[in-house]
Amino acid sequence: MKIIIAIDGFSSCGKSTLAKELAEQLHYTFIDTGAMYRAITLYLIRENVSLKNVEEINEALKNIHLHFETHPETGKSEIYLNDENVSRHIRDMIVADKVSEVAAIKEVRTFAVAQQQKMGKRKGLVMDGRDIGTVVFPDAELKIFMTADPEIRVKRRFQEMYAINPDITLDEVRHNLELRDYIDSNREESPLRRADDARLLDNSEMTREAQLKLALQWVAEAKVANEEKTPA
Ligand SMILES: Nc1ncnc2c1ncn2[C@@H]1O[C@H](COP(=O)(O)OP(=O)(O)O)[C@@H](O)[C@H]1O
Ligand SMILES: Nc1ccn([C@@H]2O[C@H](COP(=O)(O)OP(=O)(O)O)[C@@H](O)[C@H]2O)c(=O)n1
Repeated sequence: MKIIIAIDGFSSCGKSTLAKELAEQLHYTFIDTGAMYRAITLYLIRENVSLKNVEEINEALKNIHLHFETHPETGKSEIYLNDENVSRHIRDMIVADKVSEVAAIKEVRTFAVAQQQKMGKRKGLVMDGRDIGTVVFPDAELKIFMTADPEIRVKRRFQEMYAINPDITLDEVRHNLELRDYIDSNREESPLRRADDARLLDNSEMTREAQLKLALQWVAEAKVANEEKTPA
């Protein structure tokens, strides 16, 4: 029996890493909803759309088509914005600097959430983001809320970005993470918060292997609980 796994949490704590590994192990589909908000942000930046003008935003959204493809060689899930692979561009600091402002806009969330919910029509899905367990799939069979010590998260993200851009500084990364966590947690529309029934995973001192093992145990428990609720 297949389930929906919702993973939410703060920036750079390892949500996508865990979601990807779970999807691989379980042969589920993995959807990184942060990549969707980043791709929308990239489009709005490129088209010089004013974030204060709702009409302009609505017009822009009509021209945004997003889809994911799995790279045949690396097996990585890549995001396409109007048929352009933007998986690398969306990780640039210029996008990271604006994405939380964009993701706080109601029209943008309605647009993204509708697509995410469509993807969940068939179960067997691991989705990570900020509002998956609270808004997108409030009935998900397993919800995980991830967190880690802020300074550990800064170092993890810094290492990742430094490998691509050696000009980046620890302070820049720290500032971006702090600001995004603040905006994401305090916005009016679907703020980041732990769903009441989400399991808490603090991976500050946990290896990737350990977090995967624990999450797989939770998956097994969630399947049993769900089978008990809906007997054949
Ligand atoms: N348990 C862990 N221990 C150390 N590093 C981790 C762990 N989990 C993930 N990472 C690393 O932390 C960084 C951020 O992970 P990512 O999955 O992109 O986070 P998020 O999706 O929450 O932003 C990546 O470089 C990833 O390899
Ligand atoms: N479900 C989601 C996913 C992301 N987001 C927004 O998109 C931004 C980028 O998400 P991300 O998952 O790529 O961010 P990181 O945790 O990887 O840094 C977040 O800071 C949020 O502002 C959101 O609002 N809702």
